[in-house]
Amino acid sequence: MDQHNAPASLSVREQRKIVTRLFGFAVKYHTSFLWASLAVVVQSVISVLLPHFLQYYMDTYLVRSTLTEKLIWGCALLYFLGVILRAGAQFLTTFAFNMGSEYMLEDLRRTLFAKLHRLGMSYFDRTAAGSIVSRVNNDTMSISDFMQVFLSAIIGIVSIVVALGAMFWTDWVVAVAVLLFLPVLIWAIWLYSKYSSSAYRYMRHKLSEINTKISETIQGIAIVQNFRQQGRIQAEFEKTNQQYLRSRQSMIRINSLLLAPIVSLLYTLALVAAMGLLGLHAHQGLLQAGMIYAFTTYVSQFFNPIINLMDTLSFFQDGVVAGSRAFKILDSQEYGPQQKVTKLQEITRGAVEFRHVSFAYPGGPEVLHDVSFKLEPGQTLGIVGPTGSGKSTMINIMLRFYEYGQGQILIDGIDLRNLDLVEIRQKIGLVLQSASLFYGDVNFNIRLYNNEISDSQINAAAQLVHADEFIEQLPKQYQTVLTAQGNLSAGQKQLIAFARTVVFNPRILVLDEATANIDTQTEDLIQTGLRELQAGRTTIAIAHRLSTIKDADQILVLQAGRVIERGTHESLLAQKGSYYELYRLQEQNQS
Ligand SMILES: Nc1ncnc2c1ncn2[C@@H]1O[C@H](COP(=O)(O)OP(=O)(O)OP(=O)(O)O)[C@@H](O)[C@H]1O
Repeated sequence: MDQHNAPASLSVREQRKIVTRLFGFAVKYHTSFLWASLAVVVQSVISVLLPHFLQYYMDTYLVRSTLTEKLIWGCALLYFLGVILRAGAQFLTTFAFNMGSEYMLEDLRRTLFAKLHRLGMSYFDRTAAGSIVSRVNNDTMSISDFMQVFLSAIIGIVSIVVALGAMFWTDWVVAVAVLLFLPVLIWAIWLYSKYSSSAYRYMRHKLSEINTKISETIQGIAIVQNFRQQGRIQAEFEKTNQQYLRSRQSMIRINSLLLAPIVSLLYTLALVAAMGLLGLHAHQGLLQAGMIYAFTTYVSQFFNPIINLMDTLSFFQDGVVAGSRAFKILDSQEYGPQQKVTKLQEITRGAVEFRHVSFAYPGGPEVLHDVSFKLEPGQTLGIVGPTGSGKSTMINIMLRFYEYGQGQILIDGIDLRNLDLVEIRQKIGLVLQSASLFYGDVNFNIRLYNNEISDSQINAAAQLVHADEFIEQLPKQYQTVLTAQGNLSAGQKQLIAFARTVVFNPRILVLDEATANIDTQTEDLIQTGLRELQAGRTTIAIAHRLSTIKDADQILVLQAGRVIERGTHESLLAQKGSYYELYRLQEQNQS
């Protein structure tokens, strides 16, 4: 699984590529970012004008004692207006920028989620669910902080340029002296990005492992408790948690050492140099007090944005790493099987044929060998065989979860690969052994996201499979909220899954040990419903309990991916082969 691979550090080129791609998402919301940038310029210009204004006030009026009361109030009002205008610009900067980045993140999360739906089953076989959650959720959150770096960068660049201009305008010799500290700053930034990239990558990787552990434990909580594994899982979790803690501690060390302290030190040195030089000029009678005040303010306006930028630089590295993880999903090429649809064709009758089909899971050995059968519309096929013989695999390829290698599968005489995937998924109804429920009420769980299905259709479907009896007993009947883990019994969940399939009215029904979780009494109940459901529909049923497929028109016995026997229940019993043995064994166990 990819979350166990050791994370490699990102090269500068890779980092640049990721930032460019993230910009690609941001460009769509350029209006917000343009407003924010404009406001930054206004804010920076006012920040330089205010000390200049004070300088003028001090050197022109204050020193020469030419102030009148009217002038004092006038200047104070003007200064106040400048401050208010700057506050307005600051608000617009933060507001517009953050709005833009939230839109961008929403877009990114949507794109990632949509991509997940396009990926094939093999991707999910390989990737832990927790790791995917981590990428779609935590990583995109980090990209939000990452956008703050750009806000600081925009503010920083504009403020630095404006402050530099003001410094040169005031005293170019001292300005050059301040500028000499810039290469040292750039070196510190370079050093920081070098060390922090791999540290952040490791940290993200550990966070992903924590998510995976949490989600796996919750999904398998019954097994964990039944096997009394809480202690071991806790210890394993603790180990990863400690690694995560250490990775964060090392990040804190890098950040504390290389970020603010270096820049603050340089700022102080530059200020000392500027004051020294300005003092020298003042000594020679070249300077006035107001000018010294203005210049030192410009020096702080030059360094403060750099300090802020350095503070947010840690988010930059974190965001780049998070971006690289999120883009891994977008770049994954593990798509599901591709269809070749030249013209839209419908599945109307429900005839199914497998012609010499062989199949291997990606990178694995062949698990189906030369499987053939033909099923007329409305007929039922039963598939039996020992565990691992390939029964579910036959369904997996028929529903196009995986691409098959050799042979042909035909539905209504049309090659499966030439049918539209939507048509396949709409006309083939699948019920698995354990039903998946989603957080939502009973109605939602039956209609899923199809709002065209009316409540009365839901009621009718539930009645058909006898699910209505227990639904009526629920606290809020069809409005009772169900959870994925289930506040229903396994059999009740299965009845909901049956109703869900009925309501979608498929031509072909696929039941993968669908009645395995249902007790014999309930099974009798739903068998009646199922018989009605099957009427006129083709059914493929995998069953361990042979009694459930006794009436099938055709039964295939699979062993290690091969059909070893085929026929009706009676003819198979008469053959006295594997099926006969299996049947006898089950009969004995029941008596
Ligand atoms: N997603 C997968 N990736 C790789 N190999 C798989 C995958 N699913 C199943 N297999 C392998 O394919 C073979 C057939 O498995 P399949 O699930 O079809 O058996 P089955 O007859 O349905 O078993 P059971 O009765 O236990 O459900 C097994 O050897 C199994 O290990």
